[in-house]
Amino acid sequence: MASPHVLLFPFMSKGHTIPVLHLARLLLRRGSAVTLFTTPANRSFISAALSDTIVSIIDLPFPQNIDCIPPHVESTDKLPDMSQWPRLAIAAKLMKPYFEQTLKSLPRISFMITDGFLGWTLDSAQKFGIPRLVYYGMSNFSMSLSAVASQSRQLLIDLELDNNKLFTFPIFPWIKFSKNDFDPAFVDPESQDKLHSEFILEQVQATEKSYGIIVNGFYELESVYADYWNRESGPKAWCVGPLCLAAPPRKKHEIYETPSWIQWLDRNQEEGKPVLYVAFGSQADISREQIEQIKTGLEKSGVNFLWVVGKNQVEDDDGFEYRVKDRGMLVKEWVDQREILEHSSVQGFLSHCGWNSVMESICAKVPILAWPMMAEQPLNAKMVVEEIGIGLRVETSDGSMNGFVKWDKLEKVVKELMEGEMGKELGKKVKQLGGAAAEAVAEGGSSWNALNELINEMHTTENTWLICTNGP
Ligand SMILES: O=c1ccn([C@@H]2O[C@H](COP(=O)(O)OP(=O)(O)O[C@H]3O[C@H](CO)[C@@H](O)[C@H](O)[C@H]3O)[C@@H](O)[C@H]2O)c(=O)[nH]1
Repeated sequence: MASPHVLLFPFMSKGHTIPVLHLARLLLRRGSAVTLFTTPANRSFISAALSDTIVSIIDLPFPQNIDCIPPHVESTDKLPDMSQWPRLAIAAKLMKPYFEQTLKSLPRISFMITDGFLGWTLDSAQKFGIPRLVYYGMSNFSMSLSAVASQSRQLLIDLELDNNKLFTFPIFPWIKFSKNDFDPAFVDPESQDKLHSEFILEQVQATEKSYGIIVNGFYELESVYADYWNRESGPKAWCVGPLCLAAPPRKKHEIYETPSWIQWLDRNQEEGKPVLYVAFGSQADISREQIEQIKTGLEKSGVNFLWVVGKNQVEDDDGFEYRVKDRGMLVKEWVDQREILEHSSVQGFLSHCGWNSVMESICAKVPILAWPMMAEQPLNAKMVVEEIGIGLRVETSDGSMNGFVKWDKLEKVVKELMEGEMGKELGKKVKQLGGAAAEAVAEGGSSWNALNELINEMHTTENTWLICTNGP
C-alpha cells in the first residue's frame, strides 16, 4: 500500500497551531507525507517550527478588509481585542475557493485533519471524497461536559439559575458546575453575541458529520470521559497525545545565545530557589486593574517568579520591577514555554489553563495554579483541581467562576503551592501523571497505538469514502 498523504489545516491561533505542528512530526515518523495549509502571515512561524522536516506548506490568501479586524491580522494573538475572534474565524471561510482550487492540484490525499473552527472544510472534504478528522484542542472531559451541558440547555434555562449557582448533571454526579463553567454558546446562546453562538453551533454540526476527532491527550488521564464520548457522543475521539512530547530534542544553547530568562532560571537553580512560572497563553486579554493585582500578589507572596507577560502591558510606573529585581523577572517576548516548564528550578505554574499549557505542565511534572479566563479554560481548571488533583484554584474575590482576583487571594494560593504541604502533595501527583504521559506516547503505549490504528483505519477507509461521496 502507498504511504498515506495527510492534509493538516490548523486554525490561526498559536494554541491551535502548535500542537498540530507536533502532530505533523508524528505522522512523518509513521511514514506519511504531510501537506499543511496556513495563511501568509502565519507561514514564517510554521516554517521555522518545521524547518528540519519535509512537510509541504501551502499558504492561502487570507481575506482582508474584515469588519473590526485590522489589515494583515491573521491570527488571534495579533487581535487588539479577543472578543473579535469569531469574526476572524468566520472570515477564514472565504478561503474555501482557494482551498478547493489547491486540492485539485495535489496528489491524492488519504485524509485531512482540520481545526474544529474550520468546519467549512468538511464540505470541501466531501466534494473531494476525502475523510475529514477534526482537531479540537480540547480534552475529552471538556468535550463531554460541553456536550452534556448543551443537551441540558433548555433545562438550565428553565431553572433560571444564577450564573454562579452550583448544580450537577445526573450522568457525572460527583462534579459540581455553574453556568459560568461553560461557553455561553452551549448553555445560554440567546444571552450572548449571536455571531459567536451561531459560529460555535455550525462548527459542532460539522464535527458531528466528520469522521473522527484527534484529542491532544492520553486515554489514562481521562478514561471515564474518553469512554463516555465514544459511547454516547462521537464522532470517535482518538487520544494521540500529549502532542508536545513529539517535539524534537532541544539543542543545547551556546552560552552567548542562552535567553536571559534561562540564565536567570539557572541562577535560581544554583541558589536552590524554586521558581513560580506565570503565563496566560498566547492570547488572553487581561485588564490593567487585574495586572496591578497580579503584581501586588506576586510581590507580597515573597516567592521567586518568572512572568511571561505576552501581549499584555505591565506598567512599571510604580517601580515594581526594581522592587522585585532580586527574585522576579518579567519577559515581554515570545519564549519557549516548554523549555521554561522543564527547567528544574520551576516548581509551580500560574496558568490560565489553556489545554496546551495543562498538557505541557503535566509532561514537565509541574503543579498548576489554575486561573481560567475564557473559552473551555474553566472546565480545564476543574479537571486540573478536582479530577486529576494536580493543582489549586485561584479564588476570585466574589467567589464567582470568572470574577476579579484580588492580590491577597493570589498571594495566599501562591504561598500554598510553593511553600505549603499541599504543594508537595500536588507535586507528587503530577510526577505520576507526567510518567504516565510519557508511557502513553512511547512505543506500545495507548497514544502510540491509537495513532497507528488511526492511520491503518484511514488507509482502508479512503476507498470507501470515494465510493460513498461524489468526487470533484
Ligand atoms: O511566549 C509563549 C507563549 C505561548 N507559548 C505556547 O503557546 C501555546 C499556548 O496554548 P495554550 O496554553 O493552550 O493557551 P491559548 O493560547 O490561550 O490557547 C487557546 O487554545 C487552547 C487549545 O485549544 C485552548 O485550550 C485555550 O482555551 C485557548 O485560549 C502553548 O503551547 C505554549 O507553550 C509559547 O511557547 N511561548
